[in-house]
Amino acid sequence: MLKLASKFGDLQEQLQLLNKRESLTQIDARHIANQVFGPGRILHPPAHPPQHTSFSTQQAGATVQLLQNQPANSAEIFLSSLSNRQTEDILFDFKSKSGNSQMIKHAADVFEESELVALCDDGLNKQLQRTKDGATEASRIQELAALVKLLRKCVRELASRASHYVDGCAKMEKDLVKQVEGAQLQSEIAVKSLEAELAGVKKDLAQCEATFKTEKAKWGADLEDQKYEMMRLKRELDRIMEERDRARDECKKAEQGRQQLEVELKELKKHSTQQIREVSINQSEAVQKLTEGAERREAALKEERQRLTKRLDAAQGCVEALQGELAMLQQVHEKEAAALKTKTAEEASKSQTLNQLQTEHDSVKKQLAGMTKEVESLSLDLQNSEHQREKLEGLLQESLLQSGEQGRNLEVLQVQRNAERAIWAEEKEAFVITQQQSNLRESALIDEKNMLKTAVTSAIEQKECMESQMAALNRDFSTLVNESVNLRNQVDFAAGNQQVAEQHVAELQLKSDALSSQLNEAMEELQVKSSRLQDIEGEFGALKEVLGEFGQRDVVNNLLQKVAVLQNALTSSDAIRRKLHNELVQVKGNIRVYCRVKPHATSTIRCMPDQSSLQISVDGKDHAMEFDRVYGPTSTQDQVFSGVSELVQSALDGYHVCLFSYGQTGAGKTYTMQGSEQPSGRGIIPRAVEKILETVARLQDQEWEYTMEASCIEIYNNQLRDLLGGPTAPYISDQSAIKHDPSGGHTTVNGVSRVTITDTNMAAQLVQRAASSRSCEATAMNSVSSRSHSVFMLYIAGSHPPSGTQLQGCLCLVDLAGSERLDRSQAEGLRKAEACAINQSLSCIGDVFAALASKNSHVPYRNSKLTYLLQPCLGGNGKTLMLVNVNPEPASAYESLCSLKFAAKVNGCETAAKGGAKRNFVDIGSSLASAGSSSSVEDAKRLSLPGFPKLPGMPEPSAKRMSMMVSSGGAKRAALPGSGIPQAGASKRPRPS
Ligand SMILES: Nc1ncnc2c1ncn2[C@@H]1O[C@H](COP(=O)(O)OP(=O)(O)OP(=O)(O)O)[C@@H](O)[C@H]1O
Repeated sequence: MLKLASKFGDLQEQLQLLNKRESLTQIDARHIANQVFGPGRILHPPAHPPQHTSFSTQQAGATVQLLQNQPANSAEIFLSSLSNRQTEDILFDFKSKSGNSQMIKHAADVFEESELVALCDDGLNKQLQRTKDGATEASRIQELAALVKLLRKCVRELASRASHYVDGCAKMEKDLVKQVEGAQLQSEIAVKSLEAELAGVKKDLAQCEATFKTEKAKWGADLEDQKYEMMRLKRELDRIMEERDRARDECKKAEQGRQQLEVELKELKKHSTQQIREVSINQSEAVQKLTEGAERREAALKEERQRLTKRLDAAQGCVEALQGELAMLQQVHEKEAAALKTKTAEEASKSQTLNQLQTEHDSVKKQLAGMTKEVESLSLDLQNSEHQREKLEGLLQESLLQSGEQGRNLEVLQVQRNAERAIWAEEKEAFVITQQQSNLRESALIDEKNMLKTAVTSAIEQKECMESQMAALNRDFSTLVNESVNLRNQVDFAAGNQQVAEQHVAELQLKSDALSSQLNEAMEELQVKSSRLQDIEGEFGALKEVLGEFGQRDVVNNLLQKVAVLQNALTSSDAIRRKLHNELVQVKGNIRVYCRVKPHATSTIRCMPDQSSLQISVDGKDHAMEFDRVYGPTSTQDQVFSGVSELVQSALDGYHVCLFSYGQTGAGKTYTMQGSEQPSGRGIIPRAVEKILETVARLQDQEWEYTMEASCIEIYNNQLRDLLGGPTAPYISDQSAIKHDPSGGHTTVNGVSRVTITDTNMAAQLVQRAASSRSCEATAMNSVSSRSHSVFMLYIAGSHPPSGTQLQGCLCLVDLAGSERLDRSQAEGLRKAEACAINQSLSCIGDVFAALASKNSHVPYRNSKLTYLLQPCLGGNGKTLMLVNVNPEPASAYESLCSLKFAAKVNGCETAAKGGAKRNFVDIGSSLASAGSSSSVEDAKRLSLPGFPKLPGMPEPSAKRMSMMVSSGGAKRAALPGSGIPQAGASKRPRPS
């Protein structure tokens, strides 16, 4: 470009030089003539001379002619005014000057001589003054005659020099022309190379743009997916965070509960320990007390016993002493009885005493028996002594009987004994009382002991109860501890999850950043290219200005036109592509069949790598099928749409385009047409509307104006309903509500609203609204089975004011309800009626295709509202694409085979018609036949439309080829009558010379 710029600089200089010379020639010639003969007396050149190079010659000639035609008096005045002037100074020899520039300079010197003019004026004024002063006519006439003579001489001289000058000018002009031609050639070469460069740059730019767009779309889709993924992860993260928070709250609560329980447990433990301690203290105290009391009592009892035993021993000792005494007394009594025997008389008196003693003895005996009885309770040992005592008593009685004296002693002894007995009795009574007391105390102690035992038992029971409570509390505590551990684990797990999610988010962020940076780089690259383009355009603008300054308007115009043409070529590449697609469609036929296989784990369908054939196995038998295109289970919504997008866009060229999805229920028709909410899952309808709006925006640059209106119609049980009319929209059963335009315009339905679409958001909302109003029910085959056909109609009206062209296209996107076998769908009641209506209307489509395939004169469009509504697309001049959806699951193999057979029949008919006179089995044969006449003219006209410009510089054969291709017939574009489409080659656009 720098080289080019320098070349243009040189060119500019050369042109400036040329221009200067030329303009000097023109200006000076005019100027001199004006100076000499006054303004307005010379012929002015036309404002825009058709041949600028001839101007100076003409002008010079005119000047000379004028000079020669001047009246004599003026010439003489002029000559007289030159009287003091060297004529030779004024007139000069052109030939003596070398080079054009010198010649021009001298010419300028001559013609710019102000003194000459001043002298002329002066001479004339003088003559005038002299006339006023009253000079005689004769002298004045003489002077004037001389003046005229001189002037004529001067004029002749001037004329001859002017002719020299003109010759010189002509020569110079020739040189100039040659130079200009050389410069033009150079400039043309330079411009051509510039053009080539520009074309290269623009091609690069277009490629870059295309790459950028696809990349952008891809990145956009990726970005959308990633955004969606990010959003999902964020939601997941939020959910996990919520769960974590909840878990934390629960953990906190549990922790609080645990702490509370711990506190309670501690208190309980403390309390119970205190109670146990108290109880055990009380118990031990009580036991100790009891033990002490018992011990004390035992000791007291022991003491008492010892004391009693001592007393008993003492009593026994006394009894023994008494027994010893008794024995001694018995011995004495024996001695005295022996003495008594001897003293028998004396003993009679004494026998009374003995009786008394005996009575006393009996009473003592009785006392003794009582005492013995009393002693018996104290000790068994006393029994022996009792026996001895009895013996002693027997002995005593004998001794009492034997000895009276001893009776007195006995009485004393008896008194002593009685006293002792009284003491004994007292002691016995005291003992009995003590024993009773001790018994009472013992029983009291036993009671107390029993009481204490009961208290201890209850304390033990209480202790056990507390221990069991404590064990339960311990169990609760360990459960809580386990729960808290679990919760902690959950929290740790959630934290781990959060970390993973955060890592994932960070990775996604990184990816998104990388994508953003790539996008930015691409944007920068685009900006660089754009600025480069702007620079080039600026250079062109500068060149245009420069060339405009130089008066090279033709060149500039030419260049501008070339630039405009290049721009048009750039912007119309899409149109050409579409046009080629149309031609391809025409070559292949106007009905295309694509097949899409739904993903399934076990598949009966095998898609071939050629992307146009498949094999389905039913009951162990393989069936091979072929279609225009086969989309396998892994195909994306984007791929499917890119396969149909060209067809969709041809609605903008004024075609009736119909795209319908056909297939068994649950095979993926709605998914293909409508899609899911995810950006990458959007189906054909939203993408088609978006694509059309994008293209319309681009075509605005080419001064195309489009308006778009949309209708959404549901066909339920062979009744029409406006899906945009809200839930209360009535069902239309009257078929005459459908109105076809006989001139090939839009088909309308009375009672169905048409909404103007201006942007993609609005279109998306509309599509969404229509989708949500559609009748869907769950069946055994599909949880969201469409129970009706839905037809999305986009009415497109385009106009191109510069050419006066008007177009009417229509895009029908049909999501058919699915065919279903009643035994499989298990439809009952209303569902059954719906299924019957669906199958009925589908069989009507089959009938229409069958009639079209066999070229019947009557095609039963009117048999169903669906076929009647789609009539312009199916059988007329429209383009139709049938997308057959199949479910590869083994259970649906038979239904899939039926769908595929039907589609293959349609496809087969179409293929059979290729390339021959029977090319299209659809009722466009007449239009095809007449394509050579009307259609070719019309299509040839399309070549002149801005969308399909005949490119300047385009070699003729290619233009011809385009013309031929278009005129080969096919679907007709609906151009309104009287639209004034210009004839080929008669475009209103300015054509380059
Ligand atoms: N290519 C596919 N990829 C992923 N899922 C799919 C595909 N095709 C269909 N599906 C899923 O299969 C289910 C049924 O699809 P869809 O509702 O589109 O079937 P249909 O042919 O319209 O059925 P009907 O005629 O009963 O309305 C849907 O959940 C859909 O998301």
